[in-house]
Amino acid sequence: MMTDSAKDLLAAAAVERRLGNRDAYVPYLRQVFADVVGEDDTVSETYGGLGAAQERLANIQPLRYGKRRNFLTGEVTGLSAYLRHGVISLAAVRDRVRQLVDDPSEAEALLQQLAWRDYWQRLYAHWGDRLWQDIEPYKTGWSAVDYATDLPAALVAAETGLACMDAFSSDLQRTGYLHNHARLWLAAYVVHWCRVRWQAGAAWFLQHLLDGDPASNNLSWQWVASTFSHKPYFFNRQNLERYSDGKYCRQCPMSDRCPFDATYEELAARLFPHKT
Ligand SMILES: Cc1cc2nc3c(=O)[nH]c(=O)nc-3n(C[C@H](O)[C@H](O)[C@H](O)COP(=O)(O)OP(=O)(O)OC[C@H]3O[C@@H](n4cnc5c(N)ncnc54)[C@H](O)[C@@H]3O)c2cc1C
Repeated sequence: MMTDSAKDLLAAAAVERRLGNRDAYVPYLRQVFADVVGEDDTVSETYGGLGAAQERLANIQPLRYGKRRNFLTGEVTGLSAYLRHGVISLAAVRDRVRQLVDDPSEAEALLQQLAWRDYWQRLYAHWGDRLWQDIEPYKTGWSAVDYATDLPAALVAAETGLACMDAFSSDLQRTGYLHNHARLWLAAYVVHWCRVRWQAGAAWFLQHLLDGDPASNNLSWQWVASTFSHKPYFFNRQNLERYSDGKYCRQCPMSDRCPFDATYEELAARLFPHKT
């Protein structure tokens, strides 16, 4: 049952909502969801609601997106949480993209990502909870039993000593958002370097991502792991350094012992020694 003080906080929050201010919600939510706050008291920097979604939609840049989407500083849309929670539809984003270009092929990169989201949703509707099982065996030379079931505590605490992975872990838990490339790097680190089952990482992401959704999330993890693709996704330092503009490597205490600092051939031999 709601306490009197929670009722007061809710009344204040309702007034603030009409004024378009979310700050009054914070004490209300802290009280009503006290158990959750005990585990995580972070207030996200991301604002919800149709107004925030429309503002982002108005600012999308399909041409720049095509050229720069893989850079952490690239012009991505930041629309995923609004799409995930039905604040805006994929069709509305597609229509806006089409308005901004003369020919749809100019916006191919962005339209393709929207299509991926749609495709994953359709698979989820078809497969349901099967998304939590390996769709296919790993193609890494390891079998599922060779992978640990729990995430390394140091990674969750953002204390691995690797500046990049610690930043991604902390950003995930603090902001509820990671750029797609950071998600790929972090997922590959979990599965291939830490040799942890993708399911542990997927559950961790879903716990924190504001756009967290089993379809896009689990199938992306399975794509990285190779249980839903023909080969594992992994990366090297050069790739991470390039698309992050070197910002992690410059300040990394493990720069001279970087586990990613090798060619793709060397890393494949190291990570997947039994792969034929
Ligand atoms: C390991 C991993 C986990 C992921 N988990 C989720 C998740 O839980 N929820 C989620 O919405 N996305 C997930 N993604 C996909 C993608 O990373 C995010 O959708 C994207 O980073 C969100 O940022 P944005 O809105 O700025 O995307 P943009 O790059 O601006 O893309 C526009 C929209 O297209 C869709 N989209 C973009 N990339 C993908 C993709 N690779 N797969 C499917 N849809 C895509 C999203 O709806 C996104 O909002 C995951 C990717 C990886 C590698």
